[in-house]
Amino acid sequence: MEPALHTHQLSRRFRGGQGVHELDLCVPAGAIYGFLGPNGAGKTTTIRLLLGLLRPDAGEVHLLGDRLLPGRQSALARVGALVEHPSLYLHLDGRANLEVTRRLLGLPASRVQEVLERVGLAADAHRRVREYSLGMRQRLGIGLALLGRPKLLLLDEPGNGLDPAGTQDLRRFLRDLVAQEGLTLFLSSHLLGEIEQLASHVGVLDRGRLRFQGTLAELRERARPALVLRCDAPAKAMHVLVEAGEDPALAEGHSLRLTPRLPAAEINRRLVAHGIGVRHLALEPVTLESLFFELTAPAAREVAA
Ligand SMILES: Nc1ncnc2c1ncn2[C@@H]1O[C@H](COP(=O)(O)OP(=O)(O)OP(=O)(O)O)[C@@H](O)[C@H]1O
Repeated sequence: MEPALHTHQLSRRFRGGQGVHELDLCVPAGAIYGFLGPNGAGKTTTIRLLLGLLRPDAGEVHLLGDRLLPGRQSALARVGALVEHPSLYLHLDGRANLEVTRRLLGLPASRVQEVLERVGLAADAHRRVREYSLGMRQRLGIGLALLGRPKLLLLDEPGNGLDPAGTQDLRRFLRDLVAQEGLTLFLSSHLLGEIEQLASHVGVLDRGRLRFQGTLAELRERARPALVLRCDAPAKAMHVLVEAGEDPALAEGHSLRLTPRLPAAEINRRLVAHGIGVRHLALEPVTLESLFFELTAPAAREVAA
């Protein structure tokens, strides 16, 4: 099946070298794609490129099977988006905010009530947006993006500024939205925790480059536990482990660290068979959080090393 969104070698460079470089994004239809990266990685820049709000220096964007070209809006017809904060009229009520955009888009009057119900704001529709919580404002912003019945929804850091309860509500709301409307959701975040419980697919961006793209299960697979062992002959143990097809590294206090291919018991047996006394052997789980850190902070680690 054609992906809902894909880019080919998409690049935009700013003065000073920042920007995004040669992005090959692929968002399968029906996916919840978490676009992760630390602050300044280039997430907003990418989303602006995807929406034609910024011109690429090179590369292509395809949305729902249509190539995005300058001056041609057709590719964006079934795309809804919320980039940064929603632009809302604070002095108007929720319903009036939706009504303004509904008229601009020439949609039937009944669509406002449908969207209010969809985003859970029907009971607060008569209240001024000034009185809305941040979470309610986000939902109203998403409601604006939903008016035109998009098949692809792009949200830039929708969880920004929400407290843990607000984040949980938003997550539940987005999950229901995708299930009930049958759309594809692409959302950015700098917090893995926000994405981890929601996304089916993940792209990890760091300094403008895509460091990982795949399913969440594939990312988890990368986070296989590490084996840490201490023994009385680390150099000899290194040799034995390399011979066994492992890739050990010397870590703190003469311990060895590896992501094992063989079962831990087999590693132990081989070391002992070579006359090496094993004092400590333990599997250390690698959290997704630390993997994310590793994918996005290689420069920091190089400096620290
Ligand atoms: N118009 C511009 N001119 C020059 N540099 C820019 C421009 N827009 C963005 N940048 C730079 O490009 C880099 C990526 O910015 P971007 O806003 O896309 O990152 P981000 O991942 O969305 O970050 P955040 O999570 O902080 O919003 C930053 O270093 C930013 O300063």
